[in-house]
Amino acid sequence: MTKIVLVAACALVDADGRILLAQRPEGKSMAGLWEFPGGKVEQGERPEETLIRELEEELGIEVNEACLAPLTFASHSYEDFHLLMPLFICRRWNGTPLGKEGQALKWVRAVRLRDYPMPAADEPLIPHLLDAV
Ligand SMILES: Nc1nc2c([nH]c(=O)n2[C@H]2C[C@H](O)[C@@H](COP(=O)(O)OP(=O)(O)OP(=O)(O)O)O2)c(=O)[nH]1
Repeated sequence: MTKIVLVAACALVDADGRILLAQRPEGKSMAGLWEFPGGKVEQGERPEETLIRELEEELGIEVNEACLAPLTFASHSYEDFHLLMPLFICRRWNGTPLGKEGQALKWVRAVRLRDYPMPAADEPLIPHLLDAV
C-alpha cells in the first residue's frame, strides 16, 4: 500500500521577486538538491503550523499565519512513498533567513529556478511560481 507523506513547503518571495531555495544537506535523502523550505507535517499539526515551526527552526524567521497564502500543491510518487505537498507563498516575515541547520540558501529569480536541480516533485510547481511573482 502506498504511504502518503504530507509535507508543507513555502516559497518565500523577497521585494525583488526572488524566491528562496535551500539545499538539502549531506546525509539526508535527495542531498544536494534545492528545495522550498518546509518539512513533514507532524501528528496533530496543521500545515500552516508546520511551516511556522519549520521556518523558525531552519531559517530563524518569524512568519505570521496570515502571511501564508496557498499557491498550489505537488502530488508525486517517489519509489517508497507518495508525496503530497501544499506549497504556500509568503512575502512578509520578520528577520533575515539564515541556514540555521548548515544548509546553503539562494535567492533565485523565478525564470532561473530551472538552473537549480530540485526534487522531482518540485518541477511542476515552477510554472505556478512564474505566474505568481
Ligand atoms: N521541504 C521540502 N521537501 C521536499 C520538497 N520537495 C520534495 O520532494 N520534498 C521531500 C523531501 C523529503 O522526502 C520530504 C521532506 O522531508 P523533511 O525535509 O522534513 O525531512 P527529512 O529530510 O528528514 O526527510 P527524509 O530524509 O526522511 O526523506 O519532502 C521541497 O520543495 N521542500
